[in-house]
Parts: sequence; structure tokens; C-alpha cells
Amino acid sequence: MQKGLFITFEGPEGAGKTTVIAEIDKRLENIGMETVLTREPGGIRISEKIRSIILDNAHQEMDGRTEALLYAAARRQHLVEKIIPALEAGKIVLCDRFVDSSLAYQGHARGLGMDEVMSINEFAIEDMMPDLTIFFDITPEEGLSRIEANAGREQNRLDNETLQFHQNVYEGYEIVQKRYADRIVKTDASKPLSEVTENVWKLISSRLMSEGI
Ligand SMILES: Nc1ncnc2c1ncn2[C@@H]1O[C@H](COP(=O)(O)OP(=O)(O)OP(=O)(O)O)[C@@H](O)[C@H]1O
Ligand SMILES: Cc1cn([C@H]2C[C@H](O)[C@@H](COP(=O)(O)O)O2)c(=O)[nH]c1=O
Repeated sequence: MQKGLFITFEGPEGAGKTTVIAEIDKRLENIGMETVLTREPGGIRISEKIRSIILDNAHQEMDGRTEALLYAAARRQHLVEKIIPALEAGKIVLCDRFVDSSLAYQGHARGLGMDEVMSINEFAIEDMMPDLTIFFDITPEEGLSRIEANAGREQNRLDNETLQFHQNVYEGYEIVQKRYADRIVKTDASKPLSEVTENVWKLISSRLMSEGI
């Protein structure tokens, strides 16, 4: 039975998720919370291997359905091996991307259909959805310009999709937010880093208070 809290972070490329989550993780640990910081695709050995297959720039021939199935397979293993045990141990799981990414990227931007992509994910996750999702709201243009400016970050197969693809991802996220309005809260990710971090911290700490954690 789940006792912890499952929080996911979503948004376009370069929105600032990874940077902000690391700071949130530190703050939670400083107040004595047990956390697990993880990411999708990846987070554990098998899923990191699947990640490198999906994101390899050499794999241009990858079929859209194959891509969607690989994300779902990586998610399944990640869930059973890392996320569920952490939640059962009462920990707070902070996960950089989860099923909403599949809905926005594969379902909408790839054109596979959100319902179809949700159905393969239902097989993977059963009914394990996040308790809270924070959407980092930024235009694809601004997010992509941040990662282009970050010389240390290699651009992967998905980063290198067209601007139109990334605009479709953003449109996909707008649909996802309406569909799951009770779970997803939005933060303005175009603000300076310190401001985004404070806003995300307020969202998370008020949720912890309301859960009595
Ligand atoms: N609020 C911000 N203002 C300006 N730059 C930022 C801000 N937040 C993060 N950055 C910078 O933008 C770049 C992308 O940030 P980060 O890797 O955290 O984004 P991300 O959402 O995890 O991206 P992706 O999903 O594409 O991996 C980094 O160089 C980071 O330092
Ligand atoms: C989980 C998930 C991810 N994606 C995409 C989104 C990004 O382009 C990459 C992951 O790279 P990041 O630097 O770790 O953000 O994969 C996707 O298309 N579908 C998914 O389910």
C-alpha cells in the first residue's frame, strides 16, 4: 500500500525541471524528509539502457509506435523496481517526467493519439498515477534556446526534432493539463531560476502540509 508521495515534473525541453528538482530535493532532505530523485526514461539500469536506445541520434529510423512502447517499457521497470518500493517505504518520489510526457510527445506531437498511448501506458503502470504534477510552462523557443546555450549538454534525438514538433508537444501538454486539471499545477518557468524554485517549493510544501506530512 502506498504511503509516500509521488510528484512528477513536466514541460518542454530546457524548461528548468532538472535544475529546480535538484534544489527541491536538497530542501526536502534538509527538513528531514526521505526522498528519491529520479527521471524518465531511466532511473534504473534497464531503463537507462532503454533511454540510450530511444535517444540515440543514430536511431533516426525508429518507428513512432516502437518509441512509445520503449518509453512505456522503461516506465514499467522503473515503477516496479524503484518508484513503488520507495512509495511503500513512505518516501517522497521526485520524478523528472512520467506518463504525461508520453501523452504530449508520442500521443500528440507524434500523432499516435493520446487515448492509444494512454492505453499502452495503462498496461505498464496499472493505476499508478502521480499524486501531484508540476508543469514548467515555457515556450518551446525559449526552452530550446536555453539548451542550445548550454554547451555541456549533448542534444539527443528528441531535442533535435523540428520546432514544429516541439510546438506540438506544447499543444499536447495544454490538452493534458485540461484532462488532468485536478492533478497538474502550472508554474511560470520563464521567470529567473530563483523565482521558479521558490514557486515550486511553495507548491510542494503546501501539498505536504495538506497531506499532513
Ligand atoms: N529559470 C531559468 N532561467 C534561465 N536559465 C535556466 C532556468 N532554469 C534552468 N535554466 C538553464 O536552462 C538549461 C536547461 O535546464 P534544465 O536542464 O534544468 O531543463 P530541463 O527541463 O531538465 O530540460 P530537458 O527536459 O530538456 O532535459 C540549463 O542550462 C539551466 O541552467
Ligand atoms: C518520459 C518521456 C520522455 N520523452 C522525451 C522528452 C525528452 O525529449 C526526452 C528525455 O530527455 P530529458 O533530457 O531527460 O528530458 O524524452 C518522451 O518523448 N516521452 C516520454 O514518455
